[in-house]
Amino acid sequence: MAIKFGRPIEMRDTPRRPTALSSQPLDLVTRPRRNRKAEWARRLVRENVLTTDDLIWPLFVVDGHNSRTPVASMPGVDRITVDQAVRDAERAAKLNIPCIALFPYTEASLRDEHGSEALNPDNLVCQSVRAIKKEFPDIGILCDVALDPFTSHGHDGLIEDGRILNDETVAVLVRQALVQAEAGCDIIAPSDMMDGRVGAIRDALDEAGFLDVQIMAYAAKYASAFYGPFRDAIGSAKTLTGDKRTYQMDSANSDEALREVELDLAEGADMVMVKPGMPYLDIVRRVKDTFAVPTFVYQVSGEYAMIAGAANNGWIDGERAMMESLVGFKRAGADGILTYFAPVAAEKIKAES
Ligand SMILES: NCC(=O)CCC(=O)O
Ligand SMILES: [Mg+2]
Repeated sequence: MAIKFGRPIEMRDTPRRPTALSSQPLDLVTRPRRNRKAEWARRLVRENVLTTDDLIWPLFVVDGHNSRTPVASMPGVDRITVDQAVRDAERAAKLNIPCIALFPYTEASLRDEHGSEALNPDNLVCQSVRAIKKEFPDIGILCDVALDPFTSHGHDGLIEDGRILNDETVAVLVRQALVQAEAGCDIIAPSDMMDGRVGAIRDALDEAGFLDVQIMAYAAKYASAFYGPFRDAIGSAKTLTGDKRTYQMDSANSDEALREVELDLAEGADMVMVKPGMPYLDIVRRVKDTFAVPTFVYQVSGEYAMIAGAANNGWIDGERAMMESLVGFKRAGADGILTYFAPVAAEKIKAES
């Protein structure tokens, strides 16, 4: 009996069961569909799995008490007061989400040219960190370092004659990072894209004794149209003058992302991030393959809005699109995802496990 690829030829030549649409079977040795024939078989060969451990949930905090105000351009996302942020932290803890991220909506009267409110040890972010840590000390808290929620012009740095100043901005960011670490923040996440800020912040944290405070660098942050709804959420959409292209990256570049990541790691970043997510999956993959360090991706507000908005219109299945987008980040090499879908995705994961 002749053997071809481990199978007796004769067996392949035996007559098949006739069907309505019967035809000669193709002489295929490999049929990839076999491994997809049933849910148990698909589960068995699945390469990437999203778990709640992969999620960081960003929250928008606003002054006031016991209130939640919907963000119009982000269906399902609210601006919440500090007491409600504590409730969401509880929800995160119950869902086994390891970490939340805090973003403030700063009252217009508190915004100024220098973003001074960023340095107020009692600002909304610091208040939230303290309130959450008091009730839920075991949840991780990530705080952005950048001036855009606090400046009257909506930029991440200080401006002089229309130019964003690098080194002067870094000096302020260092103070902002210290104020947040003092409040109890676990991960400092510089999102400003100034040069040299990671090293300066690391030095200052170490000197102040915050040796265990981690740095997650927004290392490859692109100048993107997908940040629009976030700017609504923190109230900087109307105030932003010009664009951020002198500090955020050009979306046409890829090698440059590797140089940015390399610098931030050399300066002491513990984790790096690529942002936005879906249009930059190639960058996530290159960063992960090149550096093999904890690599995060931010599924930003515009990506969220596209999926949530289309789903609300009945144009796509929102739940499936959400899960497909999230596992796509894992497939690209991400170790974790900052996503506004975090609680809903975690609920789904929990229900299915
Ligand atoms: N520094 C944090 C962001 O800029 C978030 C952007 C977004 O979600 O669109
Ligand atoms: Mg950089």
